[in-house]
Amino acid sequence: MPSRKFADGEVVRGRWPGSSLYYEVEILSHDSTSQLYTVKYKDGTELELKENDIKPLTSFRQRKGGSTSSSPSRRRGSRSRSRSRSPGRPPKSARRSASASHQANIKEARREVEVKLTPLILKPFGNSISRYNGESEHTERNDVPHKNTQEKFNLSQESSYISTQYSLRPRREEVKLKEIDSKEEKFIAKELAVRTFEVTPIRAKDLEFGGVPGVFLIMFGLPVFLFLLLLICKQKDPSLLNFPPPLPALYELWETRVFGVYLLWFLIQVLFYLLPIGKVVEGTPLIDGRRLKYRLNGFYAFILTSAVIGASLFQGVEFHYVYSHFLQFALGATVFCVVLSVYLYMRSLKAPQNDLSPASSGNAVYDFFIGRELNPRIGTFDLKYFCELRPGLIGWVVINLVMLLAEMKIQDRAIPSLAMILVNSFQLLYVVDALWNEEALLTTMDIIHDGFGFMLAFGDLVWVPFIYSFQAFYLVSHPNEVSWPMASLIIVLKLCGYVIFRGANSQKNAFRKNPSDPKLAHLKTIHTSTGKNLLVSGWWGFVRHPNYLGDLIMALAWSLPCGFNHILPYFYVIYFTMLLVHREARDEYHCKKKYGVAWEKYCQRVPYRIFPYIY
Ligand SMILES: NC(=O)c1ccc[n+]([C@@H]2O[C@H](COP(=O)([O-])OP(=O)(O)OC[C@H]3O[C@@H](n4cnc5c(N)ncnc54)[C@H](OP(=O)(O)O)[C@@H]3O)[C@@H](O)[C@H]2O)c1
Ligand SMILES: CC(C)=CCC[C@@H](C)[C@H]1CC[C@H]2C3=C(CC[C@]12C)[C@@]1(C)CC[C@H](O)C(C)(C)[C@@H]1CC3
Repeated sequence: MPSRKFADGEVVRGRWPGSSLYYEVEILSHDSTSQLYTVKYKDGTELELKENDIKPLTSFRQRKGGSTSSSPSRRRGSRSRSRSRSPGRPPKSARRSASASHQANIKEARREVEVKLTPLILKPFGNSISRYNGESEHTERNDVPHKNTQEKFNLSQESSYISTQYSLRPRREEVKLKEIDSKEEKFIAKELAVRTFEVTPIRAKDLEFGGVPGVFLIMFGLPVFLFLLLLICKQKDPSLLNFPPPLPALYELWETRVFGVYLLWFLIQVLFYLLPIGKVVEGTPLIDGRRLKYRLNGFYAFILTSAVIGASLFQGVEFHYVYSHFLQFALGATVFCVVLSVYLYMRSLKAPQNDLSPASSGNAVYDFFIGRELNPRIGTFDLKYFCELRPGLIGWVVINLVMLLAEMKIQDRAIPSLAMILVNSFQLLYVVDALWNEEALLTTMDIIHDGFGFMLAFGDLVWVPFIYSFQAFYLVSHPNEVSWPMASLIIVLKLCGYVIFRGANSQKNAFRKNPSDPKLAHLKTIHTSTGKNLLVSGWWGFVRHPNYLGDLIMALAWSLPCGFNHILPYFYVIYFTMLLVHREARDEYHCKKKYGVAWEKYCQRVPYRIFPYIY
């Protein structure tokens, strides 16, 4: 009996009949009489292939520089069925301007095998370069705003996957198709050179956060919600069942002096950010292969800020002013964030296509929210990177300190309550950890994928400092005595959460930095065709987002010191669960696109997303 080279279930590359392109397929079976393999393409198409038309995954050359063989945006719409085609060809709609006769020629030549198919494509994913691993056409999205530029350099790189294997189609016809392919590519290359700077909108169904109505609601709802929460919390009985207090008039909330103090705070942080201390590292590669440089001095900024705060306290600066004008500060920060968001949107209109975020859509409202420009910079000053960790995150710790002092003053205490000490120290640890591990921020979704717009500006500058300090704010007017045994339990919970959070993040960061790190040699991985593998044991074999689990456990430990009289201090846990469940879904979607079957395998091996045996 003749031997077979490939086993059932093996994932290989199968040549698409009539083309020189290879796609990822799974071997379903082998017929020993006809010597044909039945293979399944990623869109579900099953075909029979000869052994010569199948190659192991490893036999494909890895391309340097992470550029792509083709962009998914070039594939046809889900209803348009095509024979395999050259990756250089844009979708029909993009070629409407082409001469009718040229189109007719192409259609004419493509009259036979008509199936839906997704070629193996390398696709840049935000800042990071990852190989597009095949997904069915109906999930295709045009979310790479640089599509046209991308397509342009794809044209020259197709050869990486081209083999000289014979075709299943008659030779003469194959030659004809190739001629047409080459003619068409030349034509497209010309067309693309003209279209390079066009904006390519994402299809409406691909917009996240509920699309335009969703982001509209978030942008107006969140600030109102923030003020309501702060007002409710200031009430004697902060029950949610009580009628919410009316929002004060705007003129009562606006204080120019407060805004001045806020600006001063912001400028001090800018100054610390600009100090030439701390090492400079490179971010993940951008769509055009460039890597931006970032100076890691967040921890120094924190030390310097602590020194300034300590000196101010020593000088008798009245920090109670921040507590007594808390709503005014929140409004000042909100106004600043709106102005910043408008500035960010305006400047993004002049930004080159290559600098736009993969999340931007072409819709003004949506882009204002999600951010149009990926890494807006003024010289070397990176606005998003700065805002993500400095004024808001360090501001959160300062606000907590303000609350601790306010508690002592209002409740006439010689020392802060145990509850306040727990909340302050837990959150201090969280912020210091973030600043100490600053480099890890460079691989987060926020830096790689999302632009800098209202969402992150508001999240970083308003939501984090004024909502994340909510437990401390609550304790100022609603004291809760925590017993030592209870405190010990809460500390254990916080430490458990921290160990999971830090362990998971460090494991992944170390693995991404150096996959062959001897310290990680005991971990199992799943191979993906992007060149990056997935951890499938250790923390990442426990659940698919162990870092989120740890973060949520810590969030619970931050709320428990506030007792059980009201649900309000648990708002953070509830909000954070929703944020991370949504974030997990977004990440899952991106990973599926990046890793294809490998991700599906990972999901099979690690079935729970965040909470083991629950979700
Ligand atoms: N306090 C807050 O408000 C807040 C909000 C959000 C997030 N966070 C925290 O911020 C941290 C970062 O979160 P994040 O949302 O940016 O995402 P993350 O979980 O750190 O990163 C997700 C990425 O990790 C990689 N990955 C996923 N599974 C993997 C595996 N098995 N092996 C190796 N790599 C894998 C994938 O990217 P690649 O494969 O491309 O590397 C994936 O896109 C988390 O600890 C989170 O809890 C805090
Ligand atoms: C409410 C709205 C519109 C958005 C909220 C999002 C925003 C608050 C978060 C999005 C990404 C988050 C984040 C951190 C804080 C909260 C966000 C900005 C983070 C800085 C917290 C500390 C961590 O160690 C981290 C990994 C550096 C976090 C990065 C992501």
